[in-house]
Amino acid sequence: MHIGKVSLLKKVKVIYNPSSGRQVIQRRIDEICKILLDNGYIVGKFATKEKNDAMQEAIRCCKEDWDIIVACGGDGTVNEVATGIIIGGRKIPVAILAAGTVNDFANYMGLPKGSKEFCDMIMDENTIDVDLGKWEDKYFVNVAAGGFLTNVAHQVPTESKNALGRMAYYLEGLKEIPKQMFNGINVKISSEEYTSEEEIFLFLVSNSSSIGGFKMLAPKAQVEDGLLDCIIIRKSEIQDIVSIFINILTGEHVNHPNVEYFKTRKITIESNEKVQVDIDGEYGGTLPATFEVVPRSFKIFC
Ligand SMILES: Nc1ncnc2c1ncn2[C@@H]1O[C@H](COP(=O)(O)OP(=O)(O)OP(=O)(O)O)[C@@H](O)[C@H]1O
Repeated sequence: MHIGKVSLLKKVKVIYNPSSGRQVIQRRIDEICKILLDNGYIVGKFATKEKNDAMQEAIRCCKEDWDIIVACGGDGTVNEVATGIIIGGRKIPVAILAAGTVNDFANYMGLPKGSKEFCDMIMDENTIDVDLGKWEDKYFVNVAAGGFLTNVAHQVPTESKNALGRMAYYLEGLKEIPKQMFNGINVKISSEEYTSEEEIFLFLVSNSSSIGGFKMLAPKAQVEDGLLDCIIIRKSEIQDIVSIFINILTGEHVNHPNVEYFKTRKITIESNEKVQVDIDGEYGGTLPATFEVVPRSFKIFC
C-alpha cells in the first residue's frame, strides 16, 4: 500500500445522505463536526435531497477552495462524490463515513465508524489513491453488475431500507429468486484475458472484493492494482448454483468450473437482450457496456 500525507488541510465539506441506511447519521455527523471544529478545521455541511446532489456538491467543492470532503452515506453516495471529483478535476481527498445499508467499499477498506476514530483518521492525514471503474461517463468505486439478483439493490424502496436495513435486501432477494432462478442471459464478452459467447447467470466487474455484503466475492481484488476483477457465473444446473453460492462465503466459488475469474483493464459485455446494469447499488443503464479501470484516480483517507 502506498500511503501519502496531505499537509495543511483545513476546510472540510461534509456531504451526507440523510436517507441512507437507517437514518441514524445526523447525531454522528454533529459529533464529527464538533471534533473537527474544536481542532481548528472550518466545516461546512450539505445534506442531499435526491439523486446527483452529492455529485453536484462535489463538483462545487472542486471549484471552491475546500480541502477535504467527508462522504457520508452508502456506496451510492460515495459513488456520486467520486464522480463529482473526477468531473470537477481536482483530486480532493475524501473521508468515507459508512452510513448506508451495505457499505461494501468502506467495509472492504476497514474504515472507522466511531466519531473519534473517524476524526483521528482525518487528522492523521494518511491517504491512499485507489482505482475507479468507468463506463462511458459513469464511474464506480465498487462494482458494476448484471444478471441474477443484481437488480435487487436498486429495487428496494428507501422506506424498506430505513425500516429493515439489510433485511430489506434479503427479503427482496428471496422474492426475486423464483422469478430469476432459470433466467440465463446470452452475452458476448470481449477482453484481452477472456473472450466468449455464452449463456451466463451473472457478471460482476469489481474494484474491491466485497460485493453485496459478501466479503470474498472477488477474493483477489485490490483497489490499487490498476485492474478490475471480473466474475462470470455461467448458466448452471440448480445443484451447481447452490454449490457456487455456498462457496461464496469462503471465496472458493471462483474455483468452480462454471465460474470464470480474471483481472482486466478493460472488458466489453454485449447482449441482444435487455440487461440492466447495477453500478454501486444504483441503476446504471443497460448493456452493451465497456468497463475500464481509471487507475488511482480517487484519493481517500485510510
Ligand atoms: N434526501 C434523500 N432522500 C431520498 N433519497 C436520497 C436522498 N439523498 C440522496 N438520495 C438517493 O440515495 C442514493 C444513494 O443512497 P446510498 O447508497 O447513500 O444509501 P443506501 O442505499 O442506504 O446504502 P447502500 O448503497 O450501502 O445500500 C442516491 O443516489 C440518491 O438517489
